[in-house]
Amino acid sequence: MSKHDTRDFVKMHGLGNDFVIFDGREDGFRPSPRQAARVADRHFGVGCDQVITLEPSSTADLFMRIQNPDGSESGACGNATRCVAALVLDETGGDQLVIETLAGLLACTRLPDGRVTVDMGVPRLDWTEIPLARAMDSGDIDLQLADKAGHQLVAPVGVNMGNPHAVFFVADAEAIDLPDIGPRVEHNPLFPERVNVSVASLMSRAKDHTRIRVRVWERGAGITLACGSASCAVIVAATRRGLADGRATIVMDGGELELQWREDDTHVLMTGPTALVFRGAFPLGDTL
Ligand SMILES: N[C@@H](CCC[C@H](N)C(=O)O)C(=O)O
Repeated sequence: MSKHDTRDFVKMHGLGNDFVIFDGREDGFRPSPRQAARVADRHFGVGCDQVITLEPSSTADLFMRIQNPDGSESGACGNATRCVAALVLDETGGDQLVIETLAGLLACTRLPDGRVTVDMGVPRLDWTEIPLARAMDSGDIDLQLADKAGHQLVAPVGVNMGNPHAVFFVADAEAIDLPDIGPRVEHNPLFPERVNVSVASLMSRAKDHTRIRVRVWERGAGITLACGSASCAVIVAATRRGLADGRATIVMDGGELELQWREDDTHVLMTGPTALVFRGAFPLGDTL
C-alpha cells in the first residue's frame, strides 16, 4: 500500500451512534487496531463511535467486524448491525439477511416502515459469561460507588449480549455524572474484559408500554448517543429486576429503540432506524 492509497467507506448512524463501514468482502481487507483508531479519531480521521468491516462468511450472508476507537474489538454492536443490514439489503433488494459477528449469528429483517429488527440472540447471565472476576449473582453485582455529586450507584445487573454490560438502575439517569463513573466502572477489576456501563431509570410503566431512560458509557469509546446492545442489556436487566415485562421503549440521547425479550425462546429483539450519512474515501496509506 502506498502513502496515497485510499479506501472507500460508507458513514452511517443508528440514533446518532455512528460508524465508518469498510467493505472487505472481496479482498479480505481488515483494518489494524491502529488504523481503526485513526479512522475513528474525530480530530485526525473521519470520526465515528465504531469502525465496521464487512468480511466474507461461510455460515452467514457476511461477517461484521466491530472495532472501537481505542482499537479493541467487540462481539456485538446492535446499532451497527441494523445499519449493515440496511446497507446490504439495499444492495440485494431483499428484506432478510443473517450477519455473523464474533459472538454468533444475527437474523435481521427490514420492516415495511424501513426500520430494522435484529434478533440479538440469547443473553448470557452466568457470572463466568459476563464475565466477572469472582463468583456472584450477576443480577446483583457486588459493586457500589458514588459520582462526584454524591449520587449512589449500587448493585448493577450484568448481562452479556455478545459483549459485557453493567446496568445501574437509578432514580434519575440525567443526574448521574456519567463521564466520572463510566471509566471507573469500565476499568473496575471486577470486569476482566472491561464493561459497557448504562444508567437507567424507569420513565413510565404499563403493560406493553414501559419506557426506560438510558445513558451509556461504551467500553473503548466513551459516551455515545445510543447503544443497541446496551438497550438489549437494559430490557433483560429490567425484566430480571421486575421493572418491565419483557417489552420496553428504550429512550437514549439519540432517540428510541423498541426492545422485546421473547419469553418463548429467550431471544432479544431490537427494532430501530438507520441512516446513511455520506460515502467517502479514507487515506489509509497515511495510517501504516
Ligand atoms: N455501539 C454498540 C456497541 C459497540 C461495542 C462496545 N463499545 C463494546 O466494546 O462492547 C451498540 O450499538 O451495541
